[in-house]
Amino acid sequence: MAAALQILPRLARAPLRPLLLGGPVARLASGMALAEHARQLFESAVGAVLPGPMLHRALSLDLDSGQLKVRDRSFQLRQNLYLVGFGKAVLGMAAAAEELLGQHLVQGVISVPKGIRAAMERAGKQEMLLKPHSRVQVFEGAEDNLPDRDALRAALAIRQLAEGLTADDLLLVFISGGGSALLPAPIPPITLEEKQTLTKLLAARGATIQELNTIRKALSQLKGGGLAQAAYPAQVVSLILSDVVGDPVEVIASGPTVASVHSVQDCLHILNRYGLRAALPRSVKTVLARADSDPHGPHSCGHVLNVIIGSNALALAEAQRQAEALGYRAVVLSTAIQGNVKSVAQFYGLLARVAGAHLTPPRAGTFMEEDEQLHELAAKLQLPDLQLKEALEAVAGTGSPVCLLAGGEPTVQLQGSGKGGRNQELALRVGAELGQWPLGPIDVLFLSGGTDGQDGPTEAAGAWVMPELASQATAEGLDVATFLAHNDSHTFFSRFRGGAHLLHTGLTGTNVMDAHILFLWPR
Ligand SMILES: Nc1ncnc2c1ncn2[C@@H]1O[C@H](COP(=O)(O)OP(=O)(O)OP(=O)(O)O)[C@@H](O)[C@H]1O
Ligand SMILES: O=C(O)[C@H](O)CO
Repeated sequence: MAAALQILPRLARAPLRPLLLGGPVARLASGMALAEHARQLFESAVGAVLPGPMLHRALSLDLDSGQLKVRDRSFQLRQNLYLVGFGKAVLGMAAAAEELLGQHLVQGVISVPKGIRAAMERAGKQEMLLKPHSRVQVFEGAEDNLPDRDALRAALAIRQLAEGLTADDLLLVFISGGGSALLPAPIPPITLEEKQTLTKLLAARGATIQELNTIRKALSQLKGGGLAQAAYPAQVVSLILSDVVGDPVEVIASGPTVASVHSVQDCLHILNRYGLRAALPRSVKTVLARADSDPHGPHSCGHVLNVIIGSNALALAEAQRQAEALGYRAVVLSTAIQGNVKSVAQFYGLLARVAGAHLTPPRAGTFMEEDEQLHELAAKLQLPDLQLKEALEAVAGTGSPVCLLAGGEPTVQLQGSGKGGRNQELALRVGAELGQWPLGPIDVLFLSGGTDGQDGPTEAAGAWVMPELASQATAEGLDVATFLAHNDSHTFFSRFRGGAHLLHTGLTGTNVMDAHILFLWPR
C-alpha cells in the first residue's frame, strides 16, 4: 500500500525524466515513468474540475459596482444574494462561493452526504470546508446515496429559503451528482419510504439514470423544475457539475431548475419495463393520475440560467493539454464511455493492439482482423462521440508517444462478493486483455480512476496496469481470472506488488465520472 499512487496531497513533484529504453531494467524504469505521467494527467484532470477553479471560471464579481457576472449575464448584488445546493461536491462549491462572494451572500442552505465534513477534515482539505461563522447552513444526509429523513429535512429547508425570495433576489443553485438523493420532497400522499423503495427497486432492476430520474421528477415537489418554481419570481442561476454522460441538465440531480418534458405515459412505460407498474403503492398511482390532469402543465423556468461549470470533457481537455506538454500526441477518444465493463475492457485491449500497429510503420496493417473487431465493438458500445478514426489517424506512422484519453462510466454486473470498484475492475480486465497477445515494440500502460477519488466501496480511486500484469501476478501466486470471477479487483491490487498499482487520491471533492488513460510508447 505504501507505494501506491498518492496524488492530490503531493502537488509538487520531481520533474519527469526522459524514458530509458532498452533491456528489462530499463523497461521497468519506463513503466514507472509512464505510471508517473498517468497519475500526473489524472491529477490535472481532477484539478480542472475542483470547486475553486470551477467557480472562479464561472463567476466574477466586480467589487466596486457589486456586479456579479455569470457567463455573459450580469446581476446587481445588493443584499439580495442567496445560495442553495445539493450533491456530493457541493460542500467545496459552497466554500469557494462564500470565499468569492463574502458579505454579498445573505444566507445559504446545502444538502451534502453524511460524514463528508469529517472526511474532508481528516483529509486535510480545508479549502472544501465552510468557515466557522459561515452564512451557509449545512445538512448531512442520504446515507448510501438513498433519500432519508435527514435529506428530507434539508430539502424542506431549501424549499423554505426558495419560497421566501422576491423578484429582487438572486438564488445561486449548486448542483452535483448525488443531488437526487439529497433533495427528496415526495409529493403527498407519497411517503419518503415509498419513494425510497421505488428508487431502490428501479436501480436494482437496471434502470438507467435517465429512467430513474424521469420517475423521481414525476413524484417530487422540487425535481423537474420544482425548485425553480418555488424560487419564482427571484432570478435563479444554477451552476452544475455534471456526473452524467452528455451533461444533460434535465437529468443531473433530476433537473430541479429545468422544466420536465416527460409525460405520465413516459413514467408508466418505464415502470412497465421493470415490472413495477402492477405493484405501485396507491399514493404513487394517485400522484401520477393527478399529474395527468394537471391544468398548469410543466413548470416554467424562464427566470433560470442553467450553466454546466464542470464536466468530464473539461477534465479530459486539461489532461490532454498536460499530455501534450509532456511530449505525447494526445487525443480525447470519448467522454461517453458506457456499457458493460467486460466489453469496454475488450475495446481498450483491441485499441492498444490496433493503435500500436498504426504507430510503428512496418506493422501498420498487421492487425486487420483486430481493426475490424475494434470497429464492430465500438459500434456495439454505441459511444456517440467516439473519435476512433481521428485517433488512429493521429497515431499513424508518427513513431512518437501517444496518449489516448477517455471518460464515462462503464457498468459492472456484480456476481461475486469480493471488494472492488468499476475502475479497478476495468483496469484489471484491461491488464488481462493486454497480456493475451504480443503488442510489438511498444510499452503500454492503462489507468482508470474515479474522479471523486473513491472507486466503489474502496479507499482507492482506481488502478493502472501494463501488459505484463497477468504474468507478474502469476509469479506472485495471484490468479487474475479468479479475482475477476469474484469482483475482487481491490483485493487483487492491494496484494499485487504490495499495492503499487493502486491509485490513491483520497476524496477529491469533485465528481465528473471516471477518467481512462492509455499510453503507447514506441521503444
Ligand atoms: N466488488 C465490486 N467490483 C466492481 N465494482 C463494484 C464492486 N462493488 C461495487 N461496485 C460498483 O461500484 C459502483 C458504486 O460505487 P460508486 O459509489 O463509486 O459509484 P456511483 O454510485 O456511481 O458514484 P459516483 O458516480 O459518485 O462514483 C457501482 O457501479 C457498482 O457496480
Ligand atoms: O443525483 C443524481 O441524480 C445522479 O447522481 C445523476 O446526477
